[in-house]
Amino acid sequence: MWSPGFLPTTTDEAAETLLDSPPLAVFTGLLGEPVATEALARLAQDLAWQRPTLRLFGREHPIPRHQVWMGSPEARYRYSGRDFTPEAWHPDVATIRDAVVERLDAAGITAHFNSVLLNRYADGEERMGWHSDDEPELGLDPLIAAVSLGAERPLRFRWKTREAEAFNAWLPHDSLLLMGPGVQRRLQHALLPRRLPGLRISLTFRLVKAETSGD
Ligand SMILES: O=C(O)CCC(=O)C(=O)O
Ligand SMILES: [Fe+2]
Repeated sequence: MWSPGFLPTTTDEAAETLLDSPPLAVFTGLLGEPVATEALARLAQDLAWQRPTLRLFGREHPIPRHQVWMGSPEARYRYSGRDFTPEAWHPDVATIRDAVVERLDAAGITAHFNSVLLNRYADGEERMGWHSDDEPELGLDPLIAAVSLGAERPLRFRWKTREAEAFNAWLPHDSLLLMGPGVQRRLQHALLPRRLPGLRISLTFRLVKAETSGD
């Protein structure tokens, strides 16, 4: 399905490769307009956005953004020691998921997703700290596709071994960031606070393996 050193095919003119190995690439113009802007407005309005708290040194802290888990019923997920059942697919999210699968397919990449974490950042102060998407439910070396709508912000990457410099992946409105096999094992990413205005919603599509999702 994926060969080492794979690049999205050069026939996709709106793809930019950030890393060959592990594969990291940005595709632009995923949905087109007005679909992308309408989806941003509807998702911001319609979804049951939550601000769960994380326990840190014995104190509860609300996360610095809002989020929603969505997906198929079998895609149960553990996150920060808690068990989540995903919300049912919103029609816009299903449309975006299908557009991602189609775009990747056109680049020669077969992908399947049964869940998505949506994050809503009201402005540049809202953020996500350093992490890898390496939960056991995702299996070894998952393929994760992150769609960005709204304000453009950089997703910062750093190597776990510090073998090379940290770098930014700038994610414009209506773009798709492909994090291929090895990205979660070898790098971390963070959406750092920036003095940038504007609402941004990201959708990170994942495949949760049912057989390992229980306790
Ligand atoms: O908002 C982003 O682009 C990052 C989201 C992310 O890292 C995640 O959902 O795991
Ligand atoms: Fe992530």
